[in-house]
Amino acid sequence: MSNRIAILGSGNIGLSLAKGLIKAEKYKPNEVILTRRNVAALADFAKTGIITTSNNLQAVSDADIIVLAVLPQQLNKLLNEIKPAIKPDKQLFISVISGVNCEDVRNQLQLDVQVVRAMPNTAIAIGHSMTCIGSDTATAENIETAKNLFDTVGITVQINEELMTSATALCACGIAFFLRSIRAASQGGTEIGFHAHDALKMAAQTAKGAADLLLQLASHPEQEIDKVTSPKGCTIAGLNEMEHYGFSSAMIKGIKLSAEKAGVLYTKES
Ligand SMILES: NC(=O)C1=CN([C@@H]2O[C@H](COP(=O)(O)OP(=O)(O)OC[C@H]3O[C@@H](n4cnc5c(N)ncnc54)[C@H](O)[C@@H]3O)[C@@H](O)[C@H]2O)C=CC1
Ligand SMILES: O=C(O)[C@@H]1CCC=N1
Repeated sequence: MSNRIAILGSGNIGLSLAKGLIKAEKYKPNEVILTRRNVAALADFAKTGIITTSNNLQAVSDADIIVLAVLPQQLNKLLNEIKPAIKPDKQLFISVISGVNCEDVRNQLQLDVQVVRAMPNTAIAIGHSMTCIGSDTATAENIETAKNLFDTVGITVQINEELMTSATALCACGIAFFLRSIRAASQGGTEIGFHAHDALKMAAQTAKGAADLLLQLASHPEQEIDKVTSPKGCTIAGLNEMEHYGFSSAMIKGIKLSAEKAGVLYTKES
């Protein structure tokens, strides 16, 4: 058995995954195969020793783990293309594609392949992803293999496959929501006197501190907020003003809409 991983569809998340796996030394560069239709766009990765190609069929032949990382609407064409190279008993498919069930992959291929879904976010490039793992019929060993892989590039949690669209909204889209919050905080910071680059750094480090308080102390946001809000103070004044404008409500509604949308991204007939 080879020790090679093929990432089919090397765009934003595929390349972030490749960077993270190399950084974590999970794979050597020559054990990673990246495919993309426009292979010239992968020239910088090829220079590092990673195998880059537009030949999906060859990539599948040469790998034991195959990551599906194209857009939902590009999946069926890709699966039809790679089907002749698949060895169902010897390979594990990991799909990071939103809105596509393991069963959808097997149905399109008409093969009983082992499929595990993983929902990472772009922080995977620096080893800080929150990745949700789920499957229906994959063996415990294959789920563990997928989990071990993503454990090297962040934190993983195993969930029921039915919750994958919710995980997409909260964690994969979520990184954009938190980035926008940090951007908004920095814009406020600039309005009250800081140069933009200083305001952004200050806002980002403050957000990191808030997240670390919760993760390291296993504490609840309101418990930490209570420590900041002095009676008649400026924190509660700002916080309540934000809530009057719908801060929490906007985040909740956005996450709900993203989850709904994540569930309808894939058309089986496409
Ligand atoms: N961007 C993100 O933060 C996350 C994305 N996802 C999922 O990952 C998938 C990819 O998303 P992105 O990377 O953002 O999209 P993207 O559009 O940046 O990447 C897709 C890549 O696949 C390539 N491609 C398309 N058809 C191909 C084929 N037949 N052979 C080889 N390459 C092909 C495209 O040229 C493109 O480079 C989507 O299904 C998305 O739902 C999941 C978690 C996070
Ligand atoms: O926006 C999207 O559809 C993809 C899925 C999760 C993150 N990006």
